[in-house]
Amino acid sequence: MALETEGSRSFVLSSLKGKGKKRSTTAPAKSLAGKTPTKVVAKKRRLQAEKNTRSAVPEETESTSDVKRLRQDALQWKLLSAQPEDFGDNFEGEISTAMDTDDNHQKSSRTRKSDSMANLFDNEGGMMMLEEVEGVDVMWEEDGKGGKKATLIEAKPKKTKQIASKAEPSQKQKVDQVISDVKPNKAKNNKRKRSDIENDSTNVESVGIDVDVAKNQEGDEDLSNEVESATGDHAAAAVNEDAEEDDDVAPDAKSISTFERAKDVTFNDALLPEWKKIPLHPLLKKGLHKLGFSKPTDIQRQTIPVAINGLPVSTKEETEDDETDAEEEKAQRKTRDIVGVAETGSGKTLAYSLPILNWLLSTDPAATGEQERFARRAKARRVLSALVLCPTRELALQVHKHMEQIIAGGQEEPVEVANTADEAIPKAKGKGKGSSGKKTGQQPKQPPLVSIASIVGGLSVQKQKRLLARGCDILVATPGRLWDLCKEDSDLATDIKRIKFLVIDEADRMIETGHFAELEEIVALTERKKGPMQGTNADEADPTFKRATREIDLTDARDDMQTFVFSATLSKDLQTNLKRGNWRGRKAKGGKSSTLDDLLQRLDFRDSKPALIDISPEGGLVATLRESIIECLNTDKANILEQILHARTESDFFVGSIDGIRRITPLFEMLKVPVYPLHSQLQQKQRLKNLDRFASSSNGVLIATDVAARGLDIPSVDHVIHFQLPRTADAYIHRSGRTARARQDGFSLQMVSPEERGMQKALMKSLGRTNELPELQVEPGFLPKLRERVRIAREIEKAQHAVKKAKHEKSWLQEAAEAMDIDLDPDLLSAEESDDEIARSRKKPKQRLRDNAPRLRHELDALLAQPLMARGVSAKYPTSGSRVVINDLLSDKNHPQMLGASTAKAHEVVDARPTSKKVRKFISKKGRK
Ligand SMILES: Nc1ncnc2c1ncn2[C@@H]1O[C@H](COP(=O)(O)OP(=O)(O)OP(=O)(O)O)[C@@H](O)[C@H]1O
Repeated sequence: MALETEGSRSFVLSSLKGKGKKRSTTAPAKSLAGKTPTKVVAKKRRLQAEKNTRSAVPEETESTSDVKRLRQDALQWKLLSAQPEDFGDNFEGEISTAMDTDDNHQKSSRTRKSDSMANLFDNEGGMMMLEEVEGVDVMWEEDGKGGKKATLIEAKPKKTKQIASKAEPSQKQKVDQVISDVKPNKAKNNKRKRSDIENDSTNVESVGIDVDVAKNQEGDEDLSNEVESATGDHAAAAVNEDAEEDDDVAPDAKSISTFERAKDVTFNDALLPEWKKIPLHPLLKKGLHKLGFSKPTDIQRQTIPVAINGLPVSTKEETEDDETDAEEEKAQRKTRDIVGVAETGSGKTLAYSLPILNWLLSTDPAATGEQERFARRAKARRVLSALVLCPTRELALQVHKHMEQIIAGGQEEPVEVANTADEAIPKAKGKGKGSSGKKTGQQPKQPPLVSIASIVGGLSVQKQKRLLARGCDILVATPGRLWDLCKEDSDLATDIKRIKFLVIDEADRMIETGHFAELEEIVALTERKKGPMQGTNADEADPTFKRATREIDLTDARDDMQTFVFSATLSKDLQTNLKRGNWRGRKAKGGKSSTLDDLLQRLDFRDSKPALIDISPEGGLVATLRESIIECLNTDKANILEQILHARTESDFFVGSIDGIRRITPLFEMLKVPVYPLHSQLQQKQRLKNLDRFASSSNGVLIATDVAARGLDIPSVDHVIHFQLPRTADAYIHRSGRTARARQDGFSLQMVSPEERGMQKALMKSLGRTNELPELQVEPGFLPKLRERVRIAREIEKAQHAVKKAKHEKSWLQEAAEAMDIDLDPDLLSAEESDDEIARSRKKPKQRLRDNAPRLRHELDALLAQPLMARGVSAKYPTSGSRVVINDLLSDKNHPQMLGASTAKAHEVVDARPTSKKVRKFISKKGRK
């Protein structure tokens, strides 16, 4: 049975069925059973009484509102008057409700409270919302189809509530207060979602009624307060959940801290002499050794000691007096905040991760005031120590994986990195299920030494909530999803307030549109108490805000928190300010401050002068990167690209727009180039899958927007091709940084059409370039053949598109006809397939195109099967023709698919013809002088 409603939130019963699960029915069943209402709604009286309320809802007409109300009443009547036997033993059922955005209406409805289950009508004769009924709470969760499911649960006895309301506010409530009070104007949504009761309800018996809500609305203050007082603590739920999952965990393992478990690990420094002076836990050194990282990169060498000890590594040779020096140094030691700037692919991830991991492994919680952490951990609930914020989901997952790899490498036994990775994280090669923490069999599993979780958009919220409820040491997240969860989960907010490490990776990207608001909110949680907030937000002008922030007790934020801000591109102005130590409250020239300045002002650095470690190269690009340019018509870009792609090994190639990717991907698929698209409109799982496939293919091509420009580390990428030019120098640096990583060679190619020439010049200027880039030589002899292949591929693509469209239209027509219960003229559906002469003559050009598709495909296959031959080259007589290829063939240098082209690397081609015509002219003039 399904009753539909529209307008304000109302409950509609869709089905009531026993599901056979064992659920307790005792208390709620009794209460529901014993309180069957005895009178029918006094509709007239109620409607009269509600007229005033409805007048506050301008868009809604009187009649639609009435219908909704009646339906809602019907549902509640049905539900609340039902006897347990109506539901079967298990008392389970499903209710679906339609929601609208009419908050006012909802609230007005909720203000009509009733004191008992028996009284299902308010004093005005109106029916109450289900949530208003005493003794029953509702918990909500997403059903994965855009709807919401909820379960009715018995609320705690009233006595508990009264005690709770009189007692001191809990830490959790305080943090809720923090979130809502820091930004009163944004506080509306800061109430906990009902779904969280799932984790809270360890001492609450569920009556197991599932409620399906299309489009849930938040913001029910009364309800969330009730929920808060009626339910238990997240930690308790987490313990239970962990207990379930960790059935086979070694009994002692849970009560032993990471410190205890890792303290006996030893490492022979002689194996990694270059790391000797860097004070890292032996387990991490083992991990580095295992990964083959024989020496620290520059940013690691300079950052890690400062982050750990507050002091850079001494460069002088060790002497006898060193012991005294070491004592002095020890006295000066102080952990530092760090702003790190270093080129792309230079190992920044480990530069901030190793100090965090080191702290987790080396800090004895019992000896250093970390007892609470230790105590809570002993109950299997990890307490968050570090938060790493990244701009993209892929990057967050990659950082997570990178940290796990180091820890895994440092453990002697096959490593358990249990219960932290979402299933969508691409698994490290060679690791089986065991590495992702799933049960592998007989051995009792150890809890992970360091527990890392990632919270990113596009993946299951429920799973992420479970991970959070279980607790973790390090959380790697994108700000949007994290803030969404923070708003619902005050424990998470509390955890974030107490973190020891805050990392903002790709800081300049993080403050761009779409991230800053959430980032700011999250960062605000880590601020220490300092009286009225000193931010630059317009809220400051609001006296209520001022009062609220003054009252907030922020003492929980740690005094020794360390903040790490990293990127390959941070504005020089900002760096200068940081060097001077006067970035706070300081506006840039002209009184304007950049968003990055704003962010740094909002970060509550514990250091009066954070350590600025800037080792970025002049111009921002890596020394091992070779750059080149191809000037060509827009229409020739695809042809030339095909030539390049056939000659290359593995490439990233960047297209500015999603539309562009959508056009190009099928074209190259047709040309049998293994392409993998990546853009924000793909489903997250598809994005990760494509990335994984690209990473594991030996000659794949990633076609991406700038969503892949930052941070992604796929070691074997040889080329980056800018099919459309990036708009900013920073974007160019980051895009190009997907190659030439970790001191490897790499090649970046700009494809520039005449229309883009001006933009290209501006780009080079902002990179501080004075010389033109060398041109990549393209063999023009291949172009006619390539053009033909691309032309046919385009035709097929058009034809396929037409077929898809027609199919879609046809099924739409059929569906519409079915919905309206009408018969379609069969001719209408079959005309296109008909062989009939007249029908054929009616066929449009598109149809002809479709008919041609098989022939075109055949033609293209034939062309692709033949090697490309440059004009003037003869395959039959390789010693003849204007291009003699016999030498190349003999020396095995000829490209297997392109006769007349050698297999030289892109940069070798550039080196062979190092400069553009202009530059060559200039050089030859200079030479003549
Ligand atoms: N000490 C080291 N020795 C060798 N390789 C290393 C070392 N440290 C890190 N790497 C490797 O270098 C690569 C690049 O590291 P990472 O992704 O941290 O660079 P990044 O500086 O963060 O780059 P981006 O600015 O593009 O985000 C990774 O594959 C990483 O495993």
